[in-house]
Amino acid sequence: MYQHTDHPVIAFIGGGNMASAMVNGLVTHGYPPQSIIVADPNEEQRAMAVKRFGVDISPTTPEAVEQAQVVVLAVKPQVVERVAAQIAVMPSRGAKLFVSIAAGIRLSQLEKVLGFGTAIIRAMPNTPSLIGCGATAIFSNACTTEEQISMVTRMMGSFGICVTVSEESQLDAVTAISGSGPAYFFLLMEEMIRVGTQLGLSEQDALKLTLQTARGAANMAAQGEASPSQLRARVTSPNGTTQCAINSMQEDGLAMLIEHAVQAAHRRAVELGMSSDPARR
Ligand SMILES: NC(=O)C1=CN([C@@H]2O[C@H](COP(=O)(O)OP(=O)(O)OC[C@H]3O[C@@H](n4cnc5c(N)ncnc54)[C@H](OP(=O)(O)O)[C@@H]3O)[C@@H](O)[C@H]2O)C=CC1
Ligand SMILES: O=C(O)[C@@H]1CCC=N1
Repeated sequence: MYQHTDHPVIAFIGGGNMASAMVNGLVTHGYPPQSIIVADPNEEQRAMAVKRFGVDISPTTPEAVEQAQVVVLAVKPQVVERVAAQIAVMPSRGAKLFVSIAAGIRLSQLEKVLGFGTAIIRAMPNTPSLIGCGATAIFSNACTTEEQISMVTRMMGSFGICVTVSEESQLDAVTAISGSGPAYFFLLMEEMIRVGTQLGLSEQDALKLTLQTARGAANMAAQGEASPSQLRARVTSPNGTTQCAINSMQEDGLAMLIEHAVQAAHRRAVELGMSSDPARR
């Protein structure tokens, strides 16, 4: 739950997948929808924000920013500097706190556009925020006050966990682990369902059994009574079925596969922060 009586007006610039997850997380966990504005050029996205969350909407960025104390930049990394430039010319922008969730885009790049002296927090959330199971990491610039950091920590913490990393570069690792991470687990589920049906299960049963297994494994690991590796050992009977599967995964190079995948995401986060990235030109 969002534990505070103070509800600053938050403008989400960009009302896509991640903003929707955060807005739903906030509203479900006690943030008043009337203190949230979503600005998106896409009429469908705006209509959905009203229908699903009951929040205010705005077709234009300046209109939304004008009314807000906190501005969440929730557009693609490729357009975030353009959006920031639109805000930079607004006389009222100095008093506001900016939160950027754009993967890879550095504080220095945002400061250059919004103005040195602007309070900016970079946050890397993930989509399970939608159901109160989000994992967010933040890092703030020197102009941000302790009060602003604790307010954003409370907001992000209302729909999951929120940690503060000690160096900005760690946000690229966070992006590769928890920002992109839900997709890795979804892919694993997709493959287990596919093979389950190949082995003769109905698609419905394969889906149900896979999802409940994922939930059970995640919940057991989250309890923290034993490490993931200890929990795995408890499933793995000597010379049994699990051992055969684990051996097969190890022989096929699962560890390397994961390492390469996470490193690829990390590399892409670093690239997104480079102005030479072709997608940003
Ligand atoms: N999705 C995820 O799991 C996560 C995403 N992020 C970050 O969140 C940001 C948004 O990602 P995501 O939600 O997936 O992307 P989406 O494409 O779903 O959402 C972005 C939204 O912004 C809109 N938009 C484009 N230009 C503007 C503009 N000038 N002003 C206002 N809105 C605009 C887009 O409209 P249109 O489609 O019409 O262009 C779209 O609706 C990215 O920077 C990403 O790195 C961070 C963590 C996790
Ligand atoms: O795929 C992406 O670039 C974004 C950032 C983390 C999750 N989604």
